[in-house]
Amino acid sequence: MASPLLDDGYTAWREGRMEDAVAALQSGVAAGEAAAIAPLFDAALEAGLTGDAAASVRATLDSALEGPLAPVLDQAAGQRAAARLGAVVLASGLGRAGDWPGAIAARQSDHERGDLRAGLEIALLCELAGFTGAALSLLEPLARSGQGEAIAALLRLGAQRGEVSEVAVPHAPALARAHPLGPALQQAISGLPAAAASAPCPVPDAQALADALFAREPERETLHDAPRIQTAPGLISAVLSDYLTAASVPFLHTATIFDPDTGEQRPDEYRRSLTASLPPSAMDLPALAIRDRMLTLAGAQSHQSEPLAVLVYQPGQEYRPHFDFIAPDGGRASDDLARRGQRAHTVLVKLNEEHTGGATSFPRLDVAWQGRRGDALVFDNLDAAGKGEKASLHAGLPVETGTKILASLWVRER
Ligand SMILES: O=C(O)CCC(=O)C(=O)O
Ligand SMILES: [Fe+2]
Repeated sequence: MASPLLDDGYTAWREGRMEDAVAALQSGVAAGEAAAIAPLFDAALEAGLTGDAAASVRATLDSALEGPLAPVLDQAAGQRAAARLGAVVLASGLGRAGDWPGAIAARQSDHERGDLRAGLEIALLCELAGFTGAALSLLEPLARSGQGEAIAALLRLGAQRGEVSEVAVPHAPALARAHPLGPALQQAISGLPAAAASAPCPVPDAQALADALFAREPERETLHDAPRIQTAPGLISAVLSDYLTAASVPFLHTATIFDPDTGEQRPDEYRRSLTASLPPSAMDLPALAIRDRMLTLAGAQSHQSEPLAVLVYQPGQEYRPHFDFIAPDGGRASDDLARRGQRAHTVLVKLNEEHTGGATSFPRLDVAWQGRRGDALVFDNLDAAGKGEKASLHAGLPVETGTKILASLWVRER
């Protein structure tokens, strides 16, 4: 049964009273309520907390995740949830600078203690950072033990290399039935030869892996100057594109728009797709690394981030021309604007390419972008004076055939 503090927290959150929501959830965690841990983290990030308020929430989360609440959270989630979330909190930058080396080191020791999920996270981070040999030698034992995400990653790597790890091949038919990308991956490797399992390869230490993940300033091509519209080819790898797609599936629902007349969200012809907004508390280090690369492209810090979203469009579905900046409404939207400022930038990453149509188009600028799997687009929604930029009007054009899958991140001024 939900505690009164948890109820108060959710009620305040629903009503847009973010300070009250954070305060109630924080009291809940302090009173030993494990179910308040994840919503506290999500609400603190949604409120864009900085300074003392962020540091105080962070201290509450740290002591809960390191203390007696951790096993309660694990039990409720049926997995080692506290360790995963602890690493995300560490890397998130809430209340303290994001500590990627510390978060990776924590997951490496979780893996050494037998947490296979932690091993998968390290393998995916290695792959994203370009340590493909290390990624393979971590993925193959996980795939042997039947871990679906490891098998999926090996199949994608195989499709790219033209030969597929013999460890993954026998699992492909089962994956095709059990994994959202299984059928596409099975098709992508069909006819390719099997490759012998890879020789063991040392895994970089936490500092080297963290450095490599964020070392490279993304290469950009400018499509338009003011407003700035830039592409960053290959911002994330194909393996991570697949991983984020699969991770979003449990959160997908029909997209809605905000109705200023009723103050409610509702489905509308204007925006037809499935959307998943990933609660930060449901993320893991690979998903957070994707988000942080997207933030880097926008030149932004983690507290400016809205939740990472994934959009899935079927044939005929589209996102008609719109602005991403928010219209003040004298109510909840205005409160939110006062707290976090405008949606200054938008970052999109193509997660697949098996479709026709569906380009992102800027009708007032004669700019359109299709992108390949892993490619990113960043654009500014504000003009030089910080006002909504009318030329940033943009649309996701109707998909003609296939499915379009896109990650989307809205980035605030502060
Ligand atoms: O689907 C697209 O191409 C555009 C998505 C978009 O405009 C958004 O996420 O704000
Ligand atoms: Fe948009």
